[in-house]
Amino acid sequence: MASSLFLSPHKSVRADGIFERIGTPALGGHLQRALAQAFERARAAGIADPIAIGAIPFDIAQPSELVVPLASDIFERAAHTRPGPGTMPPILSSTSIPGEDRFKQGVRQAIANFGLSDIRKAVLSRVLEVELAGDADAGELFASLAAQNPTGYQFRVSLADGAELVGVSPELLLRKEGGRIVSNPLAGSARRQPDGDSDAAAGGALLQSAKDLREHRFVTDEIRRLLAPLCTELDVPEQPSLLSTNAMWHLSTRIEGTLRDPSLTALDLACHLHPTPAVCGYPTRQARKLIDLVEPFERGLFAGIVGWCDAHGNGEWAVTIRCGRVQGNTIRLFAGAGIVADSCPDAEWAETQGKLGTMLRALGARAPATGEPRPQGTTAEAA
Ligand SMILES: C=C(O[C@H]1C=CC=C(C(=O)O)[C@@H]1O)C(=O)O
Repeated sequence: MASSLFLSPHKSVRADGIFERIGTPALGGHLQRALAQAFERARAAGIADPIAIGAIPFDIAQPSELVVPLASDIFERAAHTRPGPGTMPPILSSTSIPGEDRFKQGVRQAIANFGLSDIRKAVLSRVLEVELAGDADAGELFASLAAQNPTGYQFRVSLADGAELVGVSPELLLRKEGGRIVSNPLAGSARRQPDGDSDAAAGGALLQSAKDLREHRFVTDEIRRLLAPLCTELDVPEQPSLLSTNAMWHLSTRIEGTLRDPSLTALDLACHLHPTPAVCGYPTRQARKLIDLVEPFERGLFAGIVGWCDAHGNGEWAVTIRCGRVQGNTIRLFAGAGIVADSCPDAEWAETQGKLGTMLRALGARAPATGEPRPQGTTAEAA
């Protein structure tokens, strides 16, 4: 029986079986209509309180990957019984698309574009295609990730083509419960360090970094601009705070508000915000064009949104980062970095290396300081 999981510090959801798959793209509000009709059919079929769970791609013109499950359970994450993490098959090879030189060239290209256009920030990403010696077990990978990253938003979503999306996102795009909303954007990053003092210093330096504060500000300003007209009150702290994952420090701002119209759904609001400058750039439309020009691959579900919602409009959607698409013996990992005028190509490459560390560690590899993981196999670089 196909199952999906979304674990959160707020409410966690387990879904079993598929009543209906919904592939309607989110563009233009069609998804919300398709979902409302699917909830009706589910109720008519005897599912008392239907939910939808799954992922929506970065490009909302592409098909969504949501399901209305046959059964679902909402529970406290602390009550989740985790199977102990097992061992993953060894890594045979990993290939970065684009490779290091081409990625850095893309960063330079983006910076050159800033001088010729209105674009002030663009998030450039890359794929790491990992080949394992045997088929990957998404359940085992999820268990390792959850054990190594007890905080954040852990997800495992079964996809229409049989692949699974597995990851642990530190970033909340939007939660809605009743008339209250919370968003917790992240932007601006530094790698965690192995010893306590240098780790604290790395976090402290991030909090003072003018380049990272600027990179962060694009995101909070845009979220404020989009949410303020919809809220009777919206609290956006002036200064970001620090949030840590097992691999990274991030600048983080927790935004809370009360909706003017509580009938707006979590999905309406998440689609209204997506893609934020944390995964796309600023201004959104122009940054999107630059990404299409520079990135040599389709993002697919990466940098989209992942989560769940119920038929009352409540729900929680995280940003789909620190994740991989698992199919057979290959896992496609993704990582991006926000580029602004004073970004340094070497540092942005290193940042994507650090972010990939979360998934690589769960796969049993060690992510070295700046190079690709070289655990048991070979590493290739796509041009
Ligand atoms: C795009 C990613 O991270 C985003 C979230 C946190 C910090 C980010 C940054 O500093 O660039 C990115 O905006 C990713 O992890 O692939």
